Amino acid sequence: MKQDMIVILDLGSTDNTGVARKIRDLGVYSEIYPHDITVDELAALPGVKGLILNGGPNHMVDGTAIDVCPQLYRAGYPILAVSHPRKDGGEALDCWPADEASYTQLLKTFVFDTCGADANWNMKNFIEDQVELVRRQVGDRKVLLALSGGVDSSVVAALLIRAIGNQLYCVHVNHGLMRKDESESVVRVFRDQLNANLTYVDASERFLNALAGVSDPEAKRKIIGSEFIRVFEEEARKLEGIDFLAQGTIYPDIVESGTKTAKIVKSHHNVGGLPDDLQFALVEPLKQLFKDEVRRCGVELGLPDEMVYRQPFPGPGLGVRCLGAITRERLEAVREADAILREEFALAGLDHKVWQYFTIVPDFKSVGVKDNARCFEYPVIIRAINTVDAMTATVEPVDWAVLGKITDRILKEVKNVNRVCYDLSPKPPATIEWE
Ligand SMILES: Nc1ncnc2c1ncn2[C@@H]1O[C@H](COP(=O)(O)OP(=O)(O)OP(=O)(O)O)[C@@H](O)[C@H]1O
Repeated sequence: MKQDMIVILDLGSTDNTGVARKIRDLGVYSEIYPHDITVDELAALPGVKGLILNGGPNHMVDGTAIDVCPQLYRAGYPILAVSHPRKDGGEALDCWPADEASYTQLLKTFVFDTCGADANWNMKNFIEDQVELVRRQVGDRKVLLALSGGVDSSVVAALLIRAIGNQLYCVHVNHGLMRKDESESVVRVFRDQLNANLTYVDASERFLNALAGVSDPEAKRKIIGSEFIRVFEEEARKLEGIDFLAQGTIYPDIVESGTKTAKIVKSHHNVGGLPDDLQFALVEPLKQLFKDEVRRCGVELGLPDEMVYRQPFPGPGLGVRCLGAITRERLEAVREADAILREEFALAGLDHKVWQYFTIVPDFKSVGVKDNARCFEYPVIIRAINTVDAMTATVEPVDWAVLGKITDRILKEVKNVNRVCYDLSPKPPATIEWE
């Protein structure tokens, strides 16, 4: 369908994505582009109704103040300039209004009255469009997807199942470091409910053997990463005639590694490093969406809430929460304790309030007493934090009674554990994960 768009040009603002999200919340699509986009490039973008020149502290590049190309001022688009003096002498605002209501009103007036944009950006239309685009791109060929059960790959899977059904081949690798019931739920949702072509690979033994005796955190991560690629590659080779690889790339992945004044926040790390003869064309149907939009898309596609709203989970899984050299005994303890923590947080209504919460089992024991006898067992550490951007984090002040109940259950139900601790350290100086 025809979709109107407001283009934000990055002239050094630190919050281009904030403006884009706000415009999308008004129901109008918005994207961010580098300041030096040419008139021809702009004309090639579909449905552009207006431009925002979004200035700010990063407006100096190599000692020179940046500006848009002069022809852009005469290209006929309505322009809103903020914190950026217009070189055509037009009016510019010094800054965005500080209060929320005036900020929203300013955007509304520009987007709807000045630009005449229609509010046609919503998940129903997005899904319809993507289904059509994917069908056009893929035709009757086959697409491969590494399906972790995380939000992004799950939503990609659901969207592609709707678009191309059994031409999608999903591979889920259980590396033995999943949370309790996680791999089972991937099978339940995708194979049983959505009838997906799903290859489930139980590679637990293989991963645990490769990790045996390895205590250095970086070495552990490397082994998990490279073993994953090896397993995925083996499965990909068994499937004949695949032409495309689907990926859960989302908009922040593109913006963060893209514009000219923004610092690169992280390099994108979706499945990479596949051998040359296994290079596929990419299908990336979510690359326009912010994370909250990905979740809304998942809900619209009928995925269960636990999958769509699940908290962030590190790629190497429980492997980095079972500290030092992983043993089956401690891995089991961290998995069971984590399941109890999640259950109790949900009961206490903390699951939608706290950004991330999990357990850690270190590789040392302490003395305790059980059944009137001395025992020498592991502690479980609970961590519950809040953050906006994962760069800094604060600790959730969990109610004492809730912590008491969780402690009680862990001590009763989890084997080889005789102590429970709560981690009170913010980031910095601590990091969110322990290794
Ligand atoms: N156990 C797994 N089985 C299959 N694919 C996996 C697995 N773990 C990771 N992947 C693939 O690698 C991608 C990147 O994994 P990463 O752990 O960085 O998650 P992510 O970027 O948060 O994405 P997601 O939300 O889909 O997990 C995933 O999107 C998925 O395609």
